[in-house]
Amino acid sequence: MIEVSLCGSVGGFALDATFSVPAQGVTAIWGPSGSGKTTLLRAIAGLVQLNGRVRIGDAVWQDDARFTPVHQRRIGYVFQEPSLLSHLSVQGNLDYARYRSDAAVDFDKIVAQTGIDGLLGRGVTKLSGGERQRVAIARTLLSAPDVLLMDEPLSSLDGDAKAGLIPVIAAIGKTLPVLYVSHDAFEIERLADRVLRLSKGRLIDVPETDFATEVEGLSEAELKALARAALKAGIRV
Ligand SMILES: Nc1ncnc2c1ncn2[C@@H]1O[C@H](COP(=O)(O)OP(=O)(O)OP(=O)(O)O)[C@@H](O)[C@H]1O
Repeated sequence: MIEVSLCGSVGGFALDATFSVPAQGVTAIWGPSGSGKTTLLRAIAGLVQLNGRVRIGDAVWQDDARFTPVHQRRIGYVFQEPSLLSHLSVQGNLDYARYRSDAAVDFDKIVAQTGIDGLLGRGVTKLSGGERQRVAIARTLLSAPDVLLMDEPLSSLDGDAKAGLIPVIAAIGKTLPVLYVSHDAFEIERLADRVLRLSKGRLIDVPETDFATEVEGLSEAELKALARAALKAGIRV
């Protein structure tokens, strides 16, 4: 299981989030802008220190007695904008990540899984946004993380690139737990095995029948997509 119970304030923003989900599949963290999605991921990573407990499978990263620093947490972190080393090729970027890690990983399998076999010799400045994000995902998988934290990884990509990456992320979720931050209802419907809904720094649980009245500013299609994602997971968002 992944167990998170975090409470505290970051720059005046109060976060209070407790959840427990299986350590497998894609867990979406959904909420409007400013609801605290990134802050929650950063706190799970240990990039900001809040009070509470974080357990990923057998590894307790944080509780009342300990706080494991970020560099000792086996985390993969994928951001909206991948930051690759621009003077290196794709292979060079992956080698750099590989040699810095002590993890025993199957390089060829990760390259195939992320669909970058044909890109290894290319300079990263010559890649499309979707290709760059694939390389960023491959790079983070090379560190053999216990959990993959993804913060709006598709939001700067066009439709085709998004559509190409969704099955890649879904497949990763079959072997590695993924915490997936997004405000895009359609992405979540395609990807999520379960959905956590964040509002003003708190996880909220409202009946699915209240969904349409609870969330303002979303189109009917977005609301329906989220409701379907919630129903698919058998939980309420
Ligand atoms: N270091 C900080 N200092 C001051 N305020 C912060 C800091 N980090 C986050 N905040 C504030 O906390 C709130 C939550 O921010 P956060 O980025 O977690 O939200 P979000 O749901 O990820 O938003 P978005 O979807 O727009 O990325 C915002 O009001 C933000 O301004």
